[in-house]
Amino acid sequence: MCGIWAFLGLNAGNYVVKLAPWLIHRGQEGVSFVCHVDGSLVRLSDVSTISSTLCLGHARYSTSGPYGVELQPIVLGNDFALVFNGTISNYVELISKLRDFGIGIRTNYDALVLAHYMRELLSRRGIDDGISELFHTLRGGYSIIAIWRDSLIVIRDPWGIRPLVIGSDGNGIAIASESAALEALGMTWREVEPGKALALHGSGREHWVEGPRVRRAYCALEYIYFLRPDSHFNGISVYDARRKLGMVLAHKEGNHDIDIVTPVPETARIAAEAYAEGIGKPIHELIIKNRYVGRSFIKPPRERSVNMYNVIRDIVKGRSISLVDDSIIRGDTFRKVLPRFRRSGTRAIHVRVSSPPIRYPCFMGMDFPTRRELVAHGRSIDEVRGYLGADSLVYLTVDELMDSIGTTELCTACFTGNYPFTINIDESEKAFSGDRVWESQAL
Ligand SMILES: O=P(O)(O)OC[C@H]1O[C@H](OP(=O)(O)OP(=O)(O)O)[C@H](O)[C@@H]1O
Ligand SMILES: NC(=O)CC[C@H](N)C(=O)O
Ligand code: SF4
Ligand SMILES: [Mg+2]
Repeated sequence: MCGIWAFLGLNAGNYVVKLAPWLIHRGQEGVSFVCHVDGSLVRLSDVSTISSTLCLGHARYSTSGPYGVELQPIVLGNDFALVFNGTISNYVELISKLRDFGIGIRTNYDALVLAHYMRELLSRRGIDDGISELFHTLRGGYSIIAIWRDSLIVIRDPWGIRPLVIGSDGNGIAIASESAALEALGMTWREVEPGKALALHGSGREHWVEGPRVRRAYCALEYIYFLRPDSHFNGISVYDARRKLGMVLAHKEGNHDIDIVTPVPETARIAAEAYAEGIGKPIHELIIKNRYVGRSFIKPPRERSVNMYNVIRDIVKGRSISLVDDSIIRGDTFRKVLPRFRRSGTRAIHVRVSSPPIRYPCFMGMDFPTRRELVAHGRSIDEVRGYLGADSLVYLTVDELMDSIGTTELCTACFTGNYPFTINIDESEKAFSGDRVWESQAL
């Protein structure tokens, strides 16, 4: 999941630099910017002192194409730049559409295909019809901020899979993936509605374009893990949602032999606190995560194996501990954490998860595009417990997830295999799990 943001107004470079730290939890591969300067688009890693009234920022967590920061923002010629959060599930189909437009492109990078496709539609059909066609032909989770000639275009997918907010501090207009970023800079904000696109023109005129009306499918994993807890998504506080997830976990607790609850840092803390309150047990930080290494799940594969956890051995020894995490995806975290508890002489290890088992891949903005990498795929809950080496394991159900978040308008595809739109899992696995270092090459 990437972080995207933009500022339209005086000192735009300074604004986008200030917004960056509030969005880098969404992408750790690096941050990059593009600014409109004297009629040209300039791509830079530091724009704080640049004189510009329109800049875009991007923090990348790649789901497609080569890993690394240098691949967004995408700039095409002097008239088009794009930052994008999500995954274009049908990018292979768009490559054929581009071929019909006379553009040959050979890549496995969805954002590059999207950029060429969007620019082509805008230049051939104009802004309104171009965006409308984009809405009708893209499948996936996507929030997009693009510069097209002297206009800024902001788009949120019709399912509402990915978040996007727009706001202001009176000096200009800011757009960002998350509300917390705009609040941090003292701005007021509102969400861009799903299936809506805003075009802000150089003349100061603005207008909206509407996409198709489809069933809303807000990404459940955004609430569970991805968003900052001080953000709101579709009118729901992420903090509240995580507390409720923890409370429901507490209601399900049937084990009375628990001495201490400990969160698996960082994201699980809020759910773990609510769970500990609910079962009336003390909560202690017994897993110490190296705070300088960032999030582990979103790291590129070669960086994932590094251990970043230690435990407070003297306290866990001889005790029965309930470890609360927000999710188990590839199982990397528990594979690192659990043996440390065992070696320290923990009497019993109970794993509690504030979400359901993740059994299906995501092709809409998270980087787990294959069934084989998911620890719960093809395994019962008891088999996952045995595989991880826990004494007990409790997850939430999908109904409990929806009750806790307070809406049924969720994408739950990674739990259920029911995607918001028709998707061929075998084909999609091939499209997204190919060689991720294949060089992009526009012909
Ligand atoms: O089963 P896994 O494949 O390990 O994935 C799930 C884990 O990854 C995430 O933590 P992460 O370290 O990315 O971020 P956090 O510090 O915000 O919890 C998530 O919060 C789980 O702890
Ligand atoms: N996580 C994301 O939003 C990724 C955006 C885009 N698919 C990329 O790989 O750069
Ligand atoms: S499949 Fe899972 S991670 Fe992907 S969009 Fe749906 S809920 Fe989010
Ligand atoms: Mg975590």
